[in-house]
Amino acid sequence: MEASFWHQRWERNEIGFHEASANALLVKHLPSLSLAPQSRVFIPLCGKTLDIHWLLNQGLRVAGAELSELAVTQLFAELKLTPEITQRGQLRHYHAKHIDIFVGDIFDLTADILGPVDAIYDRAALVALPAPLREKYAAHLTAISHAAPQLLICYVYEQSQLSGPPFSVEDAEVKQHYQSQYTLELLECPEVSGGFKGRVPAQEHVWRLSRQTPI
Ligand SMILES: C[S@@+](CC[C@H](N)C(=O)[O-])C[C@H]1O[C@@H](n2cnc3c(N)ncnc32)[C@H](O)[C@@H]1O
Repeated sequence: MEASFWHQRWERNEIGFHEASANALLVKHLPSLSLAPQSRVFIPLCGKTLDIHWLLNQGLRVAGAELSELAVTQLFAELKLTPEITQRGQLRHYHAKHIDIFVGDIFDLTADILGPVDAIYDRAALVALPAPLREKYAAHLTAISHAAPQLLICYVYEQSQLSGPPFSVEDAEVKQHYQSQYTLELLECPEVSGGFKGRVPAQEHVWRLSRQTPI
């Protein structure tokens, strides 16, 4: 997907991926990461998700990466926060108490600029990327977060029935991207109610990725 694809989606407000409340699977499964209060959760490709509001309300800190400055402007307005904005390399850093959003291409985000993170929450991020980019994304995410534990939500459906995004990311592919760095557990696979476009059956696959314990 070219950057222009996503910029156009935000400019036209074609943001069907944006949910009207915090994601139910996040709310259900975040406790399984056993995060301490004030832990910092990184949300790659964050849009203006209400999951950010929910995480802040849990007493957690949030870092995010998002291509669209329009999305990030809307996010801060909806949070009723006034950000300090600075340039960090290729990225613009929006900062307010307990929140840092890096605006630009996630591949320009470095571990140094991101800072330490305690966990990653990936919803509609890995699945937003076409296959050739997903391997690069997974390796980059692992590198800049130093393999922070991760809650990952994928869609699985018959890819020949629909063109993404969101793309179908099968279990074997998740293992291929992450099993060298993480212990993977598939927590649950609920059906997407009504399927995609009302006709293509789909499931969400919820993964917990934990740091591998040394043998
Ligand atoms: C499907 S949306 C998901 C947004 C959010 N995770 C949610 O659940 O609402 C994918 C988002 O990734 C952003 N995006 C796409 N490619 C990106 C990139 N290379 N770097 C940073 N953000 C990107 C898009 O602008 C879009 O807001």
